[in-house]
Amino acid sequence: MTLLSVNVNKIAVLRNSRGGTEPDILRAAHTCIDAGCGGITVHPRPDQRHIRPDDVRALAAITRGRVEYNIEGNPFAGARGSYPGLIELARETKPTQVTLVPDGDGQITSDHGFDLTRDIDTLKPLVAVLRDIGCRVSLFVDSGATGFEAAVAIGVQRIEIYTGPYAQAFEEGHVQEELARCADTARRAQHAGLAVNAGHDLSQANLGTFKAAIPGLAEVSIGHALIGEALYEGMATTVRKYLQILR
Ligand SMILES: CC(=O)[C@@H](O)[C@H](O)COP(=O)(O)O
Ligand SMILES: NCC(=O)COP(=O)(O)O
Repeated sequence: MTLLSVNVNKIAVLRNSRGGTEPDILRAAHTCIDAGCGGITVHPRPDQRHIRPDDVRALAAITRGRVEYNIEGNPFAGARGSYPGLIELARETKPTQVTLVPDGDGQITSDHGFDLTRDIDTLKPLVAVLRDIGCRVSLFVDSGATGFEAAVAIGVQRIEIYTGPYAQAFEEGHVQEELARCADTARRAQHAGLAVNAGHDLSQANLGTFKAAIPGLAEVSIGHALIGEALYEGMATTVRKYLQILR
C-alpha cells in the first residue's frame, strides 16, 4: 500500500493568520495519525509563513515511534536570520525522511524539481550529512528527470515526483501525456534502485488515476487539497477517504 503522509502546512497558515495557537497543529496531526495516515509532512520555509522551527520540533516528538516524519525544503534556504535551516532542523529532530526541494526563499509554493545532471555535485555533501544523521533522503524532481544512477551513487534513496503539472493536466482533461511521463520517470527511477514518492496538488479527484499508473508508488504527501476537503467533511473522514483510494 502507498503510504499517505499528511502535509500540515496549511493548518499553520490558518493559525498564523491570527497569531495565536488555534487551529492546533499537534491536535490536527494527532487526528490524522489516529485516522490511520502513515506519516506527517512539513515544509518549513525561511519566511516562516506557516511551519515554524518549534512546530518541526513538536511534530517530531509526537510522530516518533508512531508514523513517519518527512521534512521537506531547500537545504540552502535561510542561511541567514532566525530560520535555523533544514539541515540543522534535521540534525535536531531526526525525521524519517528529508525531501530536498530546490525552492527560492520567496517562492509561494514549490514549482520545480532538481536537475540531477546539473545539481548532483552540490547535493552530494548534503546527502552525506543527512544519511549520517540517519535520515532517508529523497529528491524532488520533475517528471522526465534523468540522472537517477548518479543520485543512487551519492546515497539518495528516493525521488519525489512533482505532480503539479499532472494535477493541472487532470483538471484540464488531457492527462494521458503527463501521466505517461510520470509513469516512465517512476519506472526509470525504480530501475536505478530508487523508491518513488509523489506530491503536489494531489487530491481525492486525481489521486486514484495517478496511483493506478505508478506501480510500487511508495508514498504520497498531500496537504493543500486534503486540508481544504477536511473543512467540509472533517479531518479524520477525509484522511480515511484518501486511505481508501490508496488501498
Ligand atoms: C514540495 C512540495 O510540493 C510541497 O511541499 C509543497 O510545496 C507544499 O509547500 P507549501 O505548503 O509551502 O506550498
Ligand atoms: N510534497 C508535497 C506535499 O507535501 C504537499 O503538497 P500539496 O498537497 O500541499 O500541494
